[in-house]
Amino acid sequence: MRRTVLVAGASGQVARSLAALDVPDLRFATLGRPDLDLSDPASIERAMDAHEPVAIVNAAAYTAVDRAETEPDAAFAINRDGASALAEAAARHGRPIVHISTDYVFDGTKPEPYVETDPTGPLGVYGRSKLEGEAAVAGANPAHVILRTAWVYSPYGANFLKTMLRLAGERDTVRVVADQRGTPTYAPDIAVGIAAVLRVALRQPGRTDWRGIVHMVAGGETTWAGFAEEILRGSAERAGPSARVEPVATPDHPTSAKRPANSRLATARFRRTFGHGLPEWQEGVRNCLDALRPVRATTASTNFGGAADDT
Ligand SMILES: NC(=O)C1=CN([C@@H]2O[C@H](COP(=O)(O)OP(=O)(O)OC[C@H]3O[C@@H](n4cnc5c(N)ncnc54)[C@H](O)[C@@H]3O)[C@@H](O)[C@H]2O)C=CC1
Repeated sequence: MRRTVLVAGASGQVARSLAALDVPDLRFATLGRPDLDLSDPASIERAMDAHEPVAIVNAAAYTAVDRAETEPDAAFAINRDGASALAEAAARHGRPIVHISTDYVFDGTKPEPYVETDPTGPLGVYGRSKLEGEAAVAGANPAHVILRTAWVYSPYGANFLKTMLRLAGERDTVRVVADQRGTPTYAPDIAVGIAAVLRVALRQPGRTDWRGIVHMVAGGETTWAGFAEEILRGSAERAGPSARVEPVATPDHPTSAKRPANSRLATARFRRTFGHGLPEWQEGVRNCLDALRPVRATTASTNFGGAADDT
């Protein structure tokens, strides 16, 4: 029998990937606002009672990194206080919570990939709100896993991969930052990783070695420009739009929020604890492009937009 896992953030990239995950042992009930609103504790309680989940996943968040600089209250309300409310509800019901966090808790000055015990130092409001959310979740529910991931993309919603495809349809050259390093991580691969975490947490509730902060990203590393090149090469191979990538330095691409120059996360703890590793990042790009590819064989269209809901 499949056991129900309640997921907050129904329309997000990770939540939709969990909803699409077809596994024999777990069923992901993804709920969005108003049915499950992190800023409405009564809605959390109603969702817990209605679904009686064996575990909770918090895939809901305020993720507008630049906008957060001018909307700190909204970012903290969801990423800290909302996460805390969900973790408290899970604890009251004696259920573990898997909470998703980010590489942006770091300042990016470390020359090597970050391990879980490295000192944090977020550069902006979003990173600070996520970091305080981590502490709030850990304080509210001892049965927690805080999964830090990075550079998330998928066929769903708006993300860097879909932006590159759109820009390639509009222009010959795209200027992309080439001095920030990290690992693009495909949301459906994150969903598989979350299922691996849940299996360990549910099978060994009495053990505690799975608890705490865990870094979970795809294999390998690149820059945003390298990511763009891989996307556009793959798009061209699939007869989709393509463009030349012009690498630029961060100061040539000013944004409201500063980003870490090094976003690389070491995943040894994840692989050791949960017996699973995410595929190389390029494999995710290929899978995402294939998922977005319209039914070219029948329509002879070369436009990737058909399956996308980016606005
Ligand atoms: N997108 C990225 O590049 C990265 C994301 N993350 C983290 O991964 C997690 C999932 O990210 P994505 O799926 O990309 O996010 P997303 O932006 O696609 O989805 C977030 C969802 O949360 C929902 N939400 C916002 N406020 C809510 C509230 N009060 N109650 C209920 N739902 C609410 C939104 O409606 C949206 O559906 C988040 O915790 C995010 O911080 C970590 C690293 C990178």
